[in-house]
Amino acid sequence: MRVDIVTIFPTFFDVLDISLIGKARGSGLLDIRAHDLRDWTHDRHRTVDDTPYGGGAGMVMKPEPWGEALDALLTPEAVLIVPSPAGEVFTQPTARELSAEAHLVFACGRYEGIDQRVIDHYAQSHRVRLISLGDYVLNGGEVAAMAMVEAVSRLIPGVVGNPASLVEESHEDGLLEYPSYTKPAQWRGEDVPPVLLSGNHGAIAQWRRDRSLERTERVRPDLLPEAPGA
Ligand SMILES: N#Cc1c(-c2ccc3ccn(Cc4cccnc4)c3c2)n[nH]c1N
Repeated sequence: MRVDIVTIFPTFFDVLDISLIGKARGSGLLDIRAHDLRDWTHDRHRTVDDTPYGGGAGMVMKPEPWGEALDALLTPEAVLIVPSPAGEVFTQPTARELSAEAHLVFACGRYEGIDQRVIDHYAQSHRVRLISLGDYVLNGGEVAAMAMVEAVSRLIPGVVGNPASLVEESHEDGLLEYPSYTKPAQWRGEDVPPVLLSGNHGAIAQWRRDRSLERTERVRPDLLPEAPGA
């Protein structure tokens, strides 16, 4: 998968050089590139923003640099992802959907956002998705893009060592994951649940399913299969 990220803070994504994603980039599984939007400006101050038409607080990102950047980076098959508080909320099903794509381009806005004409222009020729990380306000699209890149990348075969570990995670089967334990068997007077030491794989599977349902009912009843909209 190729991922291009356009931002005025390209060094924000240096963290993608480490850990599993860094290894996947090194092996060629992932081709992730961060680009400085200001490279597509032509004035002395490398201007990317201006005052909003209609007045109001803050600044809006100018369409010209975005047009030149996206013309240079978008391929016909690319999905243009615009992190936005006005977007669909990012979920694990969305991550799985995007992990099947060949090319993702993230347009990370700042200030009050990107001139709407940029989104409207590229929607005529590409799949464009406005996606929100959640119902809270961030200062720009970079944190959201980072979360989405990680959630999508880890679903690509070969990025995470043991693919079986992806199956039992929270949200993968629609429920929250069961609690996990490791050695020592007793820690500060607390024992590991005996069933996990029993070697009875059927009982262990049932215990884990029960804990997963119990945790989901308590913390996220909206995720339960019978919940409306689940
Ligand atoms: N994804 C996502 C987001 C964002 C987000 C994404 C991109 C931009 C570009 C600018 N801002 C600041 C801003 C703040 C308020 C109104 N309008 C703009 C962004 C916030 N906020 N919250 C999310 N879940």
